[in-house]
Amino acid sequence: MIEVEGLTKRYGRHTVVDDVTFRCEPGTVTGFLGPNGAGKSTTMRMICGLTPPSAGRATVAGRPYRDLPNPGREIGVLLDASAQHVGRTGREVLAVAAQTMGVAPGRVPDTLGRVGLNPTAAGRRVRAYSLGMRQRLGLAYALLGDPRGLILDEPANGLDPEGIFWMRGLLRDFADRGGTVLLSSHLLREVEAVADRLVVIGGGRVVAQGDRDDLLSGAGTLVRARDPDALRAALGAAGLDATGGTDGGLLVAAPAGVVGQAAADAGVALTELRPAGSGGLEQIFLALTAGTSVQEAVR
Ligand SMILES: Nc1ncnc2c1ncn2[C@@H]1O[C@H](COP(=O)(O)OP(=O)(O)OP(=O)(O)O)[C@@H](O)[C@H]1O
Repeated sequence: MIEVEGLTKRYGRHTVVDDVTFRCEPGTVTGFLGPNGAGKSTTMRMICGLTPPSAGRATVAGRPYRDLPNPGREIGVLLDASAQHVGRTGREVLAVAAQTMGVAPGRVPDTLGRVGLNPTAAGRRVRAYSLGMRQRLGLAYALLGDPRGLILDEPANGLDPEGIFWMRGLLRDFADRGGTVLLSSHLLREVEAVADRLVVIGGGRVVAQGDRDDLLSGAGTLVRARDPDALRAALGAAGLDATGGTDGGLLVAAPAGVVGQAAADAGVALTELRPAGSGGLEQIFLALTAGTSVQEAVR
């Protein structure tokens, strides 16, 4: 439902999103995970047509976002909860959005209730909202058009633990009814609890992606060669998906024997070959976040 292919963004000589490819399927929650500055927001903005890509493409329901006739009915987007009109009440924000999207005004109170904003809160101006309340309002905005997909950038920011638990339930339920969810976070534990699939990004590049359980159980092999390009080519030729860590090692979703054979067949000398073991993803994520708030990242 959401397809991203070779998406790249350069600002001057700085490549902030580098050849990012992934898909989000109906009925699943995809966690888009990476430390601060990894390129998550830029990728999401490109998917939503807010930032033009330098290369690659992104589609929602088979079309570029900007070509969707009424995007709010197809995909709900929450990119920046602080960008709401602060002079309006929550109810007014949604009423205006309902009009724009051609949604029956009767959906406004229902949607506000769905995100836990009671009539008193809905009657207050957004200026007086906490960040958590703004996130709830942003989520209401995203849900208002009864879309089949959601794109949410760090939606848990500002929510208290109870709010985070509530939001997980809402997103899980949305996906279980056939919806497609892409949500970003810089906290592994936060997305791990709700996502079926993970796409991990660091320094603008996808460093791991796949089913959450596979990634977290480390069902895969860590492999390293003196010539990483030759190793990549060898694995590619054998039809094996490899994602790169920051230190030149590769994580491959196949048993060590298969990986070693692929390298041997191509005459590539390995310097390391071992099962990723438990915590394979955690190790990758720790390597990515090294130097930043490591404790927080895997909390
Ligand atoms: N308009 C811009 N001009 C130049 N550089 C930019 C611009 N927008 C983003 N960047 C840079 O792109 C990189 C990726 O930023 P991005 O906001 O996409 O990361 P992120 O993963 O969403 O991080 P965070 O969790 O902190 O929001 C950062 O180094 C940022 O400084």
